[in-house]
Amino acid sequence: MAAVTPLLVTRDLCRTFGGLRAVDQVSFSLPEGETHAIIGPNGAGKTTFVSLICGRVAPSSGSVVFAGDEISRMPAHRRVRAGIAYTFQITSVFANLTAFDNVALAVQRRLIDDRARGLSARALTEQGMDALTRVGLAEHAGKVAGNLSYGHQRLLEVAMGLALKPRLLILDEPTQGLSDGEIDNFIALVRQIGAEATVLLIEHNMDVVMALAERITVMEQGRILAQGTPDEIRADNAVQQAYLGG
Ligand SMILES: Nc1ncnc2c1ncn2[C@@H]1O[C@H](COP(=O)(O)OP(=O)(O)OP(=O)(O)O)[C@@H](O)[C@H]1O
Repeated sequence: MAAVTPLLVTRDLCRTFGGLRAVDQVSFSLPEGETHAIIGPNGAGKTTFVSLICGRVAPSSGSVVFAGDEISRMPAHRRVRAGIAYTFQITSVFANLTAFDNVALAVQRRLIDDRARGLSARALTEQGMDALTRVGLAEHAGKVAGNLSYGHQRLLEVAMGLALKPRLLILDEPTQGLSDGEIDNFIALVRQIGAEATVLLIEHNMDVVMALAERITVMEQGRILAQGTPDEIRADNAVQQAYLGG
């Protein structure tokens, strides 16, 4: 049987800031369809690592290969077009636009790229509302995004990511600021997304990690400390000591 090509591969990926090695020789492989969590203490390099994947930060050395293509030097907007969508710790919604207009912009971005399908107002409305419904924000469609709660703004960002219909969705601490009830809904949502897309999730809430991740990577000081299934990570002594508090 032919080996399946991973959707994403990084080889010896490095990023330094001054003398600090934020990401240090990280070689990582993500099979298509997997929901994968990255955990690790504050400052471990998790955000920098996913920023290198989506093109917000340029590598000092090493490579990123997505769907078989070398993308290390590709600008971020072209990576979005290639199928990488992401939401980050700092919300990037347009505060003065309504929730609907925010997702409509994301849909538009994709449909403009997809020239064969053209852009119809109906498609825009349907797909925008579909993304809002999936994250549970349909009833807030007409509200100005800046007036939504912080947690709802995070969900709106996820809706914007979904509207891009990505192959790889990167979520950086998506449950920060969500209530317990919203976290439960979020877990259900990511399960649904995970049926269609590959998901890379940075998350501090271990209940969320254990509920969602098929595999986990633990980072510490810019490096991969351990990798495995949730059970393997729970049982790993080095991880216990470094991160899970013994
Ligand atoms: N633009 C930057 N300039 C200088 N140093 C940076 C920059 N971005 C990140 N760093 C440093 O790189 C290291 C890794 O940061 P990073 O944000 O990737 O960690 P993290 O694991 O995502 O942490 P957290 O869980 O707190 O978000 C930290 O020491 C951070 O201060």
